[in-house]
Amino acid sequence: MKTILVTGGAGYIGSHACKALAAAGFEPVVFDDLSNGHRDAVRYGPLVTGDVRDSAALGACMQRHAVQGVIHFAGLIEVGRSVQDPAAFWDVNLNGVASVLAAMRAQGVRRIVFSSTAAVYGQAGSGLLDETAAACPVNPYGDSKLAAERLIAAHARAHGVEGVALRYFNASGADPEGELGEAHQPESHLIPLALEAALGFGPPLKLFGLDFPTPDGACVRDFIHVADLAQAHVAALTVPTGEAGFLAMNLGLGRGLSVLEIIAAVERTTGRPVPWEAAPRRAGDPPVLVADPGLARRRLDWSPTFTDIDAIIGTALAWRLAPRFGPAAAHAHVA
Ligand SMILES: NC(=O)c1ccc[n+]([C@@H]2O[C@H](COP(=O)([O-])OP(=O)(O)OC[C@H]3O[C@@H](n4cnc5c(N)ncnc54)[C@H](O)[C@@H]3O)[C@@H](O)[C@H]2O)c1
Ligand SMILES: O=c1ccn([C@@H]2O[C@H](COP(=O)(O)OP(=O)(O)O[C@H]3O[C@H](CO)[C@@H](O)[C@H](O)[C@H]3O)[C@@H](O)[C@H]2O)c(=O)[nH]1
Repeated sequence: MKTILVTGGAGYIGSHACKALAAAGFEPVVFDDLSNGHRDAVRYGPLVTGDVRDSAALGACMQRHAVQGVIHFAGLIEVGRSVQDPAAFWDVNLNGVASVLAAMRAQGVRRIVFSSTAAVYGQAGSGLLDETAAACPVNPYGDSKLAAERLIAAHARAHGVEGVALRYFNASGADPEGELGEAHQPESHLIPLALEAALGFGPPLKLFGLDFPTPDGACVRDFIHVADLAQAHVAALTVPTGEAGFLAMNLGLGRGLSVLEIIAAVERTTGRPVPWEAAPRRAGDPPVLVADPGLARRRLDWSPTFTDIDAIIGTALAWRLAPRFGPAAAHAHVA
């Protein structure tokens, strides 16, 4: 069995990746400071608590568990918050990667799969974005992720690291078997907040901007199921990285849905209206981000199994209504 260090493995996407790794015969060792993760989401291997900026602790963990590869999820994730507090994002997202790379070098670990993002593209255009599109982030979150990608690519050239950057578009849904799901604290993401509003557990959804240059005026995103993202990470551990030693690939469905279309899908899925109110644009939001996922499909032999937004939201709804959320959730009646 190959042991893989999964930084941020107590978080939303990382925990789903650990499940996929375990199913594929790997042992995932989670390294997480639990700042935004959950101890009970670490179910498929050991948990080591620590900060990814602590390279010595990472190195000791790699040595103790005979780690053979790294998947680096740990980081700060909210686009809006990055505009308010850019230094924190540069610190955790860039210094975190530098620390992981230093520990890998010290321990002779070659492969790193990195959580990158559609936010590296910024306002590259309104068509499908492939990896040749200009990387011009429009928020500090995207800046920090692009810089981290470049540092990995430089390590590949200088030190023979093999780096794979997976540029996720919008992660969504929950484990179809109901073991894991999205539980950010506080939650800032569209689908969980729209579900909260529809179920009467949260306030009306604030819709950030109806004056974008899109067909209905709302932002357009590409929502990809978290279990499909997880599966791509397993393939990325062994994909050839070529002469450059570095490969960046989009993970999305290749279909854009506007915030208003997501609200309509949540209404269909729950059978309830989503109370919402118009709010000003959120700083740092590009109008349209939709993937051309062709490269990942070819190189990773990967294809998403969830292609229907109602089915994706259905898994998030099932997770939200599970008894772990308390009696209100268990007794909520949905269509
Ligand atoms: N959610 C999305 O739609 C999305 C899209 C594109 C990229 N990403 C990237 O994917 C990764 C995972 O995102 P997520 O949605 O699962 O987020 P998450 O917040 O659920 O998971 C991140 C995990 O990292 C941990 N962490 C944060 N700072 C740390 C530190 N300094 N040391 C150790 N652990 C630390 C947190 O405790 C958490 O468990 C992030 O790097 C994010 O930028 C997410
Ligand atoms: O209460 C809300 C929350 C979100 N939105 C809008 O919904 C869209 C999606 O927002 P959100 O769910 O917060 O995701 P993003 O800001 O697109 O960012 C996610 O997706 C990016 C990739 O596209 C990742 O890099 C980030 O880590 C991840 O948080 C945006 O237009 C938001 O303005 C609202 O209108 N109201």
